[in-house]
Amino acid sequence: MPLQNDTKQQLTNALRARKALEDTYEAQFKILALFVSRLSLVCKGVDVELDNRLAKLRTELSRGTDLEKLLPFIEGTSESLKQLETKQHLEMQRVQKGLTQAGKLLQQQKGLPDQLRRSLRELLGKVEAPSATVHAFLPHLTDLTTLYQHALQAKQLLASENTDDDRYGHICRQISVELTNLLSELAFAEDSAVEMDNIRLSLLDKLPIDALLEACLKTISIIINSINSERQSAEQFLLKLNDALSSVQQSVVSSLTTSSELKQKMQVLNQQIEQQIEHLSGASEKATSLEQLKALVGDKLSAITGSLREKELLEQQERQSLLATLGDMERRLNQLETEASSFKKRISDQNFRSLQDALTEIPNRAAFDERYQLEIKRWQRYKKPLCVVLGDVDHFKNINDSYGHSAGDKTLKVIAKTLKNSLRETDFIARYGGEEFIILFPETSLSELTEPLNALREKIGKIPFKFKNVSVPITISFGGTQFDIKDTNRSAFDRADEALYEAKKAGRDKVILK
Ligand SMILES: Nc1nc2c(ncn2[C@@H]2O[C@H](COP(=O)(O)OP(=O)(O)OP(=O)(O)O)[C@@H](O)[C@H]2O)c(=O)[nH]1
Repeated sequence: MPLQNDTKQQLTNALRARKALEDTYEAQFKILALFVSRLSLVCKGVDVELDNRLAKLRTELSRGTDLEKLLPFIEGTSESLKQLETKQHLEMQRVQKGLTQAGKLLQQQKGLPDQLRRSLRELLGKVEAPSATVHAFLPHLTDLTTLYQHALQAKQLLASENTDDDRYGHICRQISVELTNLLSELAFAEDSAVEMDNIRLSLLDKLPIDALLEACLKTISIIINSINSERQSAEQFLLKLNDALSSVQQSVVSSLTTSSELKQKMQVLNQQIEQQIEHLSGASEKATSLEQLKALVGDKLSAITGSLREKELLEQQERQSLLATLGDMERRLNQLETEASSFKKRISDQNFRSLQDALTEIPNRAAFDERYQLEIKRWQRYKKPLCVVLGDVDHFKNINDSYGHSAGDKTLKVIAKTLKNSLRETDFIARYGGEEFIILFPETSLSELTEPLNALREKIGKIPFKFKNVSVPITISFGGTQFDIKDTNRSAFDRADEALYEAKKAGRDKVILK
C-alpha cells in the first residue's frame, strides 16, 4: 500500500510540474506572439506581400495557433523578408548613387560660395561611406536639400544684383585672388618688385572692375618688360660670348700662321747650317796647310754661329708670339667667365625669387607644389607616413580693416617667421595665399601632430601684437590629415581643407585632424 501511495504522489508531482511548464511556455509564447505582432505592425507599409504574410501570421498568433501549424506562415514570411533585404540593398545603392550624382551636379555649378562648396564636399564624403540601411541616407538627403536651397538663394542673389560693381563683384574677387597668387609666384628685379608690391596692396581693397583690369594690364606690361629685358641681357651675353670666341679663334689662326712662317724660316736656316757644316768638312779636306785650315774653319764657324743666333732669335720670337696669344686668350676667357658667372647668379637669384613669397620670405605656392610632388613620391616609395596641414589666421580681415594693410602685412610676416622657426628642418612650410599657410610633415603620423600643432597654435596666440598702441591677440586655426593609400594629392589637400573648415566652425583657435 505505501508503495502505491508513493507512486501516486510522484505522478501528481509530475503532473504539477508539467502544468507549470505548460503555463510558462504559454506565457512566453504570448509575449513572443505580442512582440512579433508589434514588430510586424512596425514593418507595415514597406512591402505589400510582406504586409499580407505578416497579417496572416498576426491572425494565427492571436488565435493561439500551435507552433507547428504556425511554421509554414513563419517560413513564408522569412522568404518575403529575404527578398525584401535584396530589394533594400538595391534601393540603398540607388539612393546612394542618386545622392552622389545630385551632389556632384551641384558641385559643378559656378559661383557657389566657398563655405557651401566645403559643406558639399564634406557631405559627399559621408554619402560615399558604406551604410547599413536606406534610413541612414535620410539625414544626408535633408542636408543636400538644404545645400540646394542655399545654392539657389546664392544664385538668385547674384542674379538680382543690378549695379555693374555688384554683378561683377564675384568675378572681380576671383580675379583679384588669382592675380595676387600669380604675383607671389613671379620673380622681378628690384624696380619692378616695388611696382608689383603696389599692385598687390591695391588688390587687398575691393577694386571696381576697371581698376582691376588696369592692375591686370599693369602686371602684364611689367611681365613683358621683364621678359624683354631678360631677353636683351641674354642676347648681350651671347654677343659677348660670340665676340670672345671669334677673337680667340683669330688669335689661334694668327698664331698658327706666324708659327708656320717661322717654321719655314727655321727650315731655311737649318738647311743653311747643314750646308755650312758640309762645306766646312769638304773645305777642310782640301786644305793644304794648317794656316789655311785655321782661316777656313774660323770663317765657316762664324757663319754657322751667325745662323745659330738667327735661329735662336727666331725661336725666341715664336715663343713670345705664342705667349702673347695665350695671354690674350686667357684675358678673354677670364672676361667671359666673369660674365657667365654673373649671368648664372642672376638666373639662380631669379629661380630662388620665383619660389619665394616676396612678403613673408618663406616658400610660395609654386615651391609648395614642387615639394608636394616630391614628398608624395617619397611617401609612395618608402611608405613612411606623410601629413599635410593647412593653417589660417583667424579673423584676419578685421586686422586689415581696423589697423590697415601694412599692419596686416607685418602680422603675416611675424606669423610666417614664427611658424618657420618653430618647425623641424625636415618639415616644409609655404604661404599658400592670403593669410593661409601650408605645412608638410614627412615621416610623421597624424597622432604625432596634435601636440606640436597645439604648441604652435598657442605660440601664435601669445605673440604680443600691438597696433596703434592697442594689444591685439591673434590666433590661428589648423586642419590636417595624413596621406592614405587611396589618396591623390588633391583628395588629401581637400581633407585638410575640410578639417580647417571644421576648426573654424568649432570656434577658431583650434586644431582639427582628420
Ligand atoms: N595685409 C594683407 N592682407 C591680406 C593679404 N592677403 C590676403 N589678405 C586679406 O586677408 C583677408 C582674409 O579674410 P577672410 O578670407 O574673410 O578670412 P578671415 O577674416 O581671416 O576670417 P576667417 O578665416 O574665417 O577666420 C582679406 O581681407 C584679404 O584682403 C596680404 O598679403 N596682406
